[in-house]
Amino acid sequence: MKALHFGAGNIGRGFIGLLLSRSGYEVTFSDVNKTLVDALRERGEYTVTLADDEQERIRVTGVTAIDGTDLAAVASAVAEADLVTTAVGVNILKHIAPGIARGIERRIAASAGPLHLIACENAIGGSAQLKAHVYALLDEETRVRADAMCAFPNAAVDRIVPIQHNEDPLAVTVEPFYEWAVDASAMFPGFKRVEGVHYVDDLTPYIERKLFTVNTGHASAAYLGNLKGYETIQQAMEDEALVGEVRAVLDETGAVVVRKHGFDPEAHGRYIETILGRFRNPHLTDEISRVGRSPIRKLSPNDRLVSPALQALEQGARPEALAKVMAAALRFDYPDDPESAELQRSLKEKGVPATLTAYTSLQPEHPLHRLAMEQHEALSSGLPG
Ligand SMILES: NC(=O)c1ccc[n+]([C@@H]2O[C@H](COP(=O)([O-])OP(=O)(O)OC[C@H]3O[C@@H](n4cnc5c(N)ncnc54)[C@H](O)[C@@H]3O)[C@@H](O)[C@H]2O)c1
Ligand SMILES: O=P(O)(O)OC[C@@H](O)[C@@H](O)[C@H](O)[C@H](O)CO
Repeated sequence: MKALHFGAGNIGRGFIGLLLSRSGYEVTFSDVNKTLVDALRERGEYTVTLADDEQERIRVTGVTAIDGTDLAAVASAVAEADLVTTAVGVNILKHIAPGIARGIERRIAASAGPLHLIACENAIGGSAQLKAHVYALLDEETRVRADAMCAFPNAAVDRIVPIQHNEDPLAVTVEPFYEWAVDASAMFPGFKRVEGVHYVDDLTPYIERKLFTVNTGHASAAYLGNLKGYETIQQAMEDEALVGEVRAVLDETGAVVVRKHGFDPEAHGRYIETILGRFRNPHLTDEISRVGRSPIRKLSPNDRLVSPALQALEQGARPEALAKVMAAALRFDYPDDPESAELQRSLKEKGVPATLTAYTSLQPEHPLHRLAMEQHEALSSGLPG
């Protein structure tokens, strides 16, 4: 069985590639980073190290790579694959769509077998977004035929993999914890299971619990930690006052997911504590610049801050802790991060209220816009939020 995985980066090598290879797939990575592609082709293997006391090293073998800028090579890999996965970043999905579309056309011409395409990105409906980008490049007849051959099940992936600073460009250190949930209701019958994947009939509770706990908590530690001048999540998590603020955020999102999806409140409380423990992992150094990256994406209406805050408001709560993190996100000033640079430019040119509206889609009279503005003013005046 052949798997084509887009993105030989941290989560691609440290999680998805590892699990696919362990399940017996021959894994081909597609990436635009020449160093990674050349090293994977040359060596055909790499090492994953687990970040705990034992530091177990796992060899991932039987892998190769193709140049993601070579459209013909990508199309031909898609045409031959049994499974396609991605971990490129949700905003990059549109850039990999042309190769996938050409590959699907070739599969249709060759009457190939069924294909699952699973986007492993931090987003609600990541695979559905990939499908929309791909289908926009197909004609109507091909779309109808693709419906019978291609499925795009949504997924939730969880494993913390920081930016790597190893001499070996392929070596990757990951936390031991992992969770990969896939929407089985969108898959063709008789699909080959990937060992370690949790197949579920309704993905929404899983993706919302993950995104609104792990990623909301992570973003909170990053944006609040950035305000206090910390450089890593581990440093921020040593600050008990800051941890208290992160907990307050997770109490707000916890109330939303417990009420909406019926999770047991005590079990959810334990889930939160496990996650805070994962953020503290002393065997990892996870930079705030990575965890806070792409603040415009993180402030967008369907992402980890605004979506749970809107749902909290609908449930009658006042999500002040989330609003403070939204305000703190506006202070994430990392010129090397294109979204941070754009956000800072907008703040200078349009001011805070209009910038908040532009990136959150919240009108100034919206209660969440008001809450975030109150928190922003409190931050600016140095008062506690
Ligand atoms: N790192 C984590 O802890 C983690 C955990 C869960 C989910 N995720 C999600 O996984 C995705 C990837 O994150 P990451 O941390 O591995 O990032 P990363 O930057 O380490 O990896 C992304 C890879 O995609 C490659 N890429 C960019 N454009 C491409 C293209 N057109 N074709 C093929 N490859 C391309 C990049 O060169 C890079 O190697 C993101 O959506 C992220 O939210 C990350
Ligand atoms: O990848 P992002 O930018 O959506 O979010 C940054 C981190 O919160 C994220 O990568 C986590 O480490 C990961 O989602 C853990 O499963």
